[in-house]
Amino acid sequence: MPSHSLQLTSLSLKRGSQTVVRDFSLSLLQGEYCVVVGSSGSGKSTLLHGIAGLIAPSTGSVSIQGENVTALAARKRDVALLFQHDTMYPHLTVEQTLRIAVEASPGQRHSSAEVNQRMRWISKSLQLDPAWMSRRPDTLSGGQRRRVALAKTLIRKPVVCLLDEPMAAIDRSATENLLDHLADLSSAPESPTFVHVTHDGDEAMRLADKIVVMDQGTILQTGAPADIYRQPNSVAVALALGSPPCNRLDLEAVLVFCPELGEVLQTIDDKNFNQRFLLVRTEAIRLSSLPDHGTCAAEGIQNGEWCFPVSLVEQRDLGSRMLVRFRCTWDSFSETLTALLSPESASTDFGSECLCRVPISELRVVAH
Ligand SMILES: Nc1ncnc2c1ncn2[C@@H]1O[C@H](COP(=O)(O)OP(=O)(O)OP(=O)(O)O)[C@@H](O)[C@H]1O
Repeated sequence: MPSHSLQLTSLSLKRGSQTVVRDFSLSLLQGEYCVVVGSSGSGKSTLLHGIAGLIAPSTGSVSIQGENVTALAARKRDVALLFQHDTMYPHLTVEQTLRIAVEASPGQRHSSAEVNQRMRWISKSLQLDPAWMSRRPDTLSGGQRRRVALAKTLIRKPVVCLLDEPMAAIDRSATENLLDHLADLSSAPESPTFVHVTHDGDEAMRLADKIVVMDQGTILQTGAPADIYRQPNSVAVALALGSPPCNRLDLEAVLVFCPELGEVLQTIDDKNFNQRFLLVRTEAIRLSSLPDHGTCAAEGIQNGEWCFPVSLVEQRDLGSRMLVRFRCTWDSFSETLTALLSPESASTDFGSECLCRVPISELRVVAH
């Protein structure tokens, strides 16, 4: 059985007197790319600082390649951390910064030929402009500095690489480039194990082998991206991934208007619909014209789809997709939903009233 590259066991970390990471356990294999997604203040940076050894845990342990390093000083751990805010030496050029990063690797001595080889490798991998090498950090843009800071983290070739919001302050096209570079690096044979923290669910879906959704210092759900996206265990997890966020409806209120739906939601064993939510991903929704014979005939369960009439609120052409907002037309149920449609399906000539259809297989029910 392959050994774990990084293992966190019931890790708890404090900031002052406040415990901000609680009972956090995670096991990652060599080369595995883990993205921790959470909102601001959920404890993501603290978690990385705990793994790096910058904060001692109040309970639990950190093991790297099978060795318990909980008591080991940060500089002796084979871990590199890209901080949320740049930590570049202001008086050094980019080239000096990168060379020092290689030379400072714990327990390793590198010949100048090896250092040069690493410099060429990282410059090519992250497409660093050769003109940056002689410049100091304050002469680079925020995005360029971020890329150099990432290079400084990766050039050490650590066993574990911790990335705190690596795309912060980087423009859209540079972000896309960096996402590609990180995906390439992580699929290379001797890739480090990555723990990348972000509040951006799309970034997580793009890169992760494993996603951890955290909130208030604890893990809400861990798993493969597609599994978490399709089978979220809570509203908070569903909202953390996907953009625009998925629609959330009060199930009990929906069933007042469509009792049939309760019969087909096989995922619920006890049929107690109190305080449950119905989750509908924006891309699972289809819209079509109301049938000629009227609204009543259109409503209910038909051909494996939940159908109900809606009135359009807004249609916005996003280029590759059409964003449509609409409101249910049940009397006292005034929820607004969002759908992301392909331009062809949205171009159907429907008026302000139309039929919303969602495959039953795409509906999810969660308890909180
Ligand atoms: N140095 C510190 N001293 C005291 N409290 C801190 C310190 N750093 C962070 N905290 C608190 O710990 C909690 C977790 O902060 P942390 O920075 O780990 O969250 P985060 O998920 O990384 O947030 P963000 O996405 O905004 O960076 C927050 O309530 C924060 O106020």
